Amino acid sequence: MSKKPIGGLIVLFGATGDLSSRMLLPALHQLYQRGKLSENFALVGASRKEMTDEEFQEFARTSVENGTNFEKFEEEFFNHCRYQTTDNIKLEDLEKLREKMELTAKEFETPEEYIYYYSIAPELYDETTTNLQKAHITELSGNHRVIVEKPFGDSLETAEEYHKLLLKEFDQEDIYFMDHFPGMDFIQNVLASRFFNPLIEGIWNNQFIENVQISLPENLSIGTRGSFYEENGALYDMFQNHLLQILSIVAMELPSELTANAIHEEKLNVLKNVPTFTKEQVEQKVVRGQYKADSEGKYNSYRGEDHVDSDSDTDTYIAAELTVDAPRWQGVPFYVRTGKALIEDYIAIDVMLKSTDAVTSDVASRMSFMAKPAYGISLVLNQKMPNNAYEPITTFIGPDKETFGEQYVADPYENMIHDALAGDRTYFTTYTEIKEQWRITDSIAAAWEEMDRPDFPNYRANTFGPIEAEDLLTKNHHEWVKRI
Ligand SMILES: NC(=O)C1=CN([C@@H]2O[C@H](COP(=O)(O)OP(=O)(O)OC[C@H]3O[C@@H](n4cnc5c(N)ncnc54)[C@H](OP(=O)(O)O)[C@@H]3O)[C@@H](O)[C@H]2O)C=CC1
Ligand SMILES: O=C1O[C@H](COP(=O)(O)O)[C@@H](O)[C@H](O)[C@H]1O
Repeated sequence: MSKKPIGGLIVLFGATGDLSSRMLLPALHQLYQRGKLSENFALVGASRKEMTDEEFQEFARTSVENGTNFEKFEEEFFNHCRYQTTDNIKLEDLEKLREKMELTAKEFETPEEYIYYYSIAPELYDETTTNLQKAHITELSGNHRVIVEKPFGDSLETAEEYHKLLLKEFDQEDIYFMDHFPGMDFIQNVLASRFFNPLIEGIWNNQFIENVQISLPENLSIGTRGSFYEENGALYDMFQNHLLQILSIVAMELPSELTANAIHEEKLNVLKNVPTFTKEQVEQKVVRGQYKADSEGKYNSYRGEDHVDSDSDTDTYIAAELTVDAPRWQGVPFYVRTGKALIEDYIAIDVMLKSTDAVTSDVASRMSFMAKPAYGISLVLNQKMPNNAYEPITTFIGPDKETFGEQYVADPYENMIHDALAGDRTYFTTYTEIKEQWRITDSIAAAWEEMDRPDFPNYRANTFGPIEAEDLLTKNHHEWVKRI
């Protein structure tokens, strides 16, 4: 979808926080620099920290410089940034915020499109929303949309509570549930490639596919996010949202048209067809892990990180085998995995193709969709070794550097923020999807509650993760793709 220059006023709650500084401000700067935000765009940052507009602009400059895709500053962007010191629980602060918004909107002649980006802890949603209403901010003439981050709640029950709170002030269609992974081009490429190539759509089923692997291994450790991570672990931070969203896109039936409603409907069908786990299934099909220090002194142990309990049971790794109860996927396991402080660092969907008895190659054919380290599709195919009998030689094709080498691949937050301003919900998660994601996730969490205390830490940092994650596949005669 081409992204036209667009205007509007974004109020960034939590402007001084980690997400804002690492992701959101750099993404907004890139959008402006690439001409995707018009001169009628403005940003008002809001947090408790005392700052002037100029100090916030300096903060934004540092964030942009350290962010993804940075090459050079677009100074004009910073002129469109304003700041209002705001404690969201104080009504008088929100009243001052309203004045700032009105002044800013007037100065930049922004269209009547307001986005409230809640880059704040969910515990603040209630008072923030109530005070937006009490300060008459949401009464300003125009469209008012709110973006909320993942994980939305920490169970189906809390998600329902937060959802009800938001619905007091925002219409359902004005609540944008952010999960930045569907905003990544490589995932949208799965859908597009099936549409563009009957060959790919032709093999997208259990007749040709042996298993699917969705892998998001990360080198990064927990760093400064100890307190957030202690509450969430890999299950809530990555599985509940990113991994299940990717699964829903990979496994969906191809909709008749690529519209938001049609895509959402098919994604929801997939999630509904992922069974709730029983405790026995969790024992057999879900592996959790926590890292310990590596031998080179590059990584601390998780339990030794700041704001982490020295006896913590929090999972920093999860791998699971899921199934999708649909005729297309009968007998096809979907393996998902993610973890911190691992030796690998990439984002990939590996579609492992079936082999025939005649094939003697040890390497299975596969089609991979990647975002990191390179963008594009790659193929592993077995060909005939020249001058030889029918002996296979394994060849690796792609990703296509000629096509994509110079291509700018936007950060997903760029795509998603632009879409929200444009009122395009296609790649945002719907609340019905979130509910299914919690149903699946809650069943794992409930089983973990009942199971014996995990034997943590159970993997060394800078390795592939817990050995049990290997066993998860070998019992089915499969193995994880390894890229190093
Ligand atoms: N960080 C990340 O990579 C990701 C984060 N998220 C989600 O994004 C949200 C924000 O996360 P993150 O940026 O990491 O959190 P941080 O703790 O880094 O930032 C929280 C922000 O909220 C502000 N804040 C706290 N209390 C108040 C208050 N009473 N009134 C107004 N502002 C307040 C803080 O600023 P101040 O102290 O100045 O008020 C700060 O700007 C969370 O929901 C998280 O789950 C989702 C995906 C990734
Ligand atoms: O939402 C999150 O995602 C990041 C991984 O996303 P990426 O775009 O940086 O690859 C993860 O590191 C973080 O823990 C999680 O909160």
